[in-house]
Amino acid sequence: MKAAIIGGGVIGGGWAARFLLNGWDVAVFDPDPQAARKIGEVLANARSALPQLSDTGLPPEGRLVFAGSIAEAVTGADYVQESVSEQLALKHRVLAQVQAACDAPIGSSTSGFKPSELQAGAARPGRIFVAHPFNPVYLLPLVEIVASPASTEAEITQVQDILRGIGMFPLHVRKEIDAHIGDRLLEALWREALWLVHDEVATTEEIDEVIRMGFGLRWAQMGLFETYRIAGGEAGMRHFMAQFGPALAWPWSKLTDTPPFTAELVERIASQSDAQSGHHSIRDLERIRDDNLVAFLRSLKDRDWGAGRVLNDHDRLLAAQQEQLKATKDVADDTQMVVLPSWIDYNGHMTESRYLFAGSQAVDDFLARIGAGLDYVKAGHSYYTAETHLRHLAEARLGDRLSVRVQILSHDAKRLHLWMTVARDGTEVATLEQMLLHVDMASGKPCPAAPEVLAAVAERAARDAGLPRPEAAGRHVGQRKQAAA
Ligand SMILES: NC(=O)C1=CN([C@@H]2O[C@H](COP(=O)(O)OP(=O)(O)OC[C@H]3O[C@@H](n4cnc5c(N)ncnc54)[C@H](O)[C@@H]3O)[C@@H](O)[C@H]2O)C=CC1
Ligand SMILES: C[N+](C)(C)CC(=O)CC(=O)[O-]
Repeated sequence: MKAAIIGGGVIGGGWAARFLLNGWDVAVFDPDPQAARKIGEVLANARSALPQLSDTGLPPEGRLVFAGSIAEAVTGADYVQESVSEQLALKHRVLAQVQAACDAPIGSSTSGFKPSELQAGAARPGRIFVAHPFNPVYLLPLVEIVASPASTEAEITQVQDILRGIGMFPLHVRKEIDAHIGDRLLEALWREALWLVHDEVATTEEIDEVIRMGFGLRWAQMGLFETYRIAGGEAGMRHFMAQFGPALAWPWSKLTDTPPFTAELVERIASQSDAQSGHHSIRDLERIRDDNLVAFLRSLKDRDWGAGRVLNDHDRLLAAQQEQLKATKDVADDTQMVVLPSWIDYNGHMTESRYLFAGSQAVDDFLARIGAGLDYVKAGHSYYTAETHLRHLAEARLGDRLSVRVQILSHDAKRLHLWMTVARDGTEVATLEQMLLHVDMASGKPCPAAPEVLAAVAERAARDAGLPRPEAAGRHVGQRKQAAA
């Protein structure tokens, strides 16, 4: 699948990373000569954060290309995401160029414009939607989908399915409205915060402490209304409304006015923000933000709640796709796996038992292919592991894609002597040498394998006979390397 990203700034970069890490090929068009560098930095952040949320492993990363024109970027695209600067005339020009070159659905990241405003003068208005994400796009699941009456239900569903497929939560905003839902709420809060600084009630830091030490923590897991339902005590929302509703008429807030945006107010806010956070670079702040978000999201995932449930649903989708892919594999294919978050130890790399696990997964695949899989075991016979020698040659890290190749070193009716190579991008990470015994499970004693299994082993061994014998086969722990002759 191919996504075209038009506009590769803060938001376009986040979209590119989300699509790429979910296995889509991505073409970006942005005339900014710095676009490739900026996207590279967003992608580096995403590569270290997003894999920490998946317990099935993300698909292999897609291919990123930078196109020389909008037409080149969108040709052959299954989905287009427009993320150019927030100017309506610019968005119209860009959307017209996109529709001149392709018929794919187009999501616009616009924070404020309504879909019917974006569609004015368009060749196929119904193919243009608002798909408004939240920063960082590669971690936050919400995307607000706003359509005009020009779009059909089927077209809206198509866009939702595409975005759900890359792990997002596509909320259909049923009525067109300036700034959709999220930005209306955020802007109300922001406006009030500007007043508090303007009136010298609080600094930027004090306002942020109020949010992050208090209600911000509640919002991430229950939102506004569910939280207030609890605040109404046993009588719930009705009591809460009766008690606090009248306060809305008191002059608590100034939500509809904006403080005069004078140079003095801008300077006050900017210098308070420098004092609060200027000792961190923007990239450092991004990494701190991402690490915190990953930790929140992981605990919500363990509780299968809110955004955590979206992550679990995405895992289930990926697992089903992996099963489908497995069914199409050839018997001789290597076993593939991704290093998952729970495999990482306190040293920051794959824990030692997982190297054995990688080998055992590959042996299970191998046994299934020679006719000694689970049905064979159910019928009373199996291969038991008698001995393993595991060598650690390099460190595997979170998100690494490992492939494990099995080679038969020798065999007879009761024994299989195997060699396994665990590799990442062609580099050996570990090897395992293993002796397996064929066992009658009722008696627990070794016995010859079934003739059809032995025939499959012989066939596979004949093919492996063409491979060089691994130089380290037969080594034991602590053995010195042979001096070169
Ligand atoms: N920054 C934010 O927090 C969020 C922004 N948005 C929306 O996303 C859109 C983009 O915003 P940002 O990424 O923040 O802005 P940005 O300024 O970081 O990026 C805009 C990019 O558009 C590029 N551009 C300008 N003209 C272009 C053209 N003709 N073709 C292709 N690219 C072009 C610019 O070179 C720039 O790289 C806006 O509509 C904004 O409202 C949505 C959610 C959050
Ligand atoms: C400031 N903003 C209006 C561009 C913010 C958004 O649109 C959403 C977000 O990520 O906060």
